[in-house]
Amino acid sequence: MVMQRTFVMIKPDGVKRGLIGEIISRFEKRGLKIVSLKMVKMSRDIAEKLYDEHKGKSFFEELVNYVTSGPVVCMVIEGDDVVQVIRRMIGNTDPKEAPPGTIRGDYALSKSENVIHASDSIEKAQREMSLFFDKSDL
Ligand SMILES: Nc1ncnc2c1ncn2[C@@H]1O[C@H](COP(=O)(O)OP(=O)(O)OP(=O)(O)O)[C@@H](O)[C@H]1O
Repeated sequence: MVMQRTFVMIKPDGVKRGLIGEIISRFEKRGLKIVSLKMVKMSRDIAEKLYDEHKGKSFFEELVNYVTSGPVVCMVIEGDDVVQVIRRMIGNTDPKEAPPGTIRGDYALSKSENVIHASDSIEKAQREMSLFFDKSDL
């Protein structure tokens, strides 16, 4: 048993398309615990920090514009081996490769607008959580 916490964000397309309840419900039904939750309109500054690793890539500007285009729903989720469990529940970045039954496999419409983000390591989870939540929320 390896209890972990991860950071998950429903992206603007997921919020606009009314998928918040469906997505949170999948995590709850899987027995994962929602530790903290909030809807925010992200600033460009935070978006650039969140996607720091993609700075300089061709899609960086498009990515920052997209994640700041409307509200997102941020959450911290706890569970056994939760970083890997949630990455598997989300599916591949490109919805063409995401298996049916995964969140992106079922709902994502394109590689850039792909409904949801989740941290891919414990270290990233810590960093991303701290961009959106105060210590006292966690
Ligand atoms: N080739 C691309 N064209 C357009 N957008 C892209 C492309 N590759 C990645 N993105 C966007 O950047 C995000 C981050 O890319 P990354 O490779 O880290 O994928 P990911 O880890 O599956 O996604 P996320 O970090 O959002 O969970 C993707 O979710 C997508 O929104």
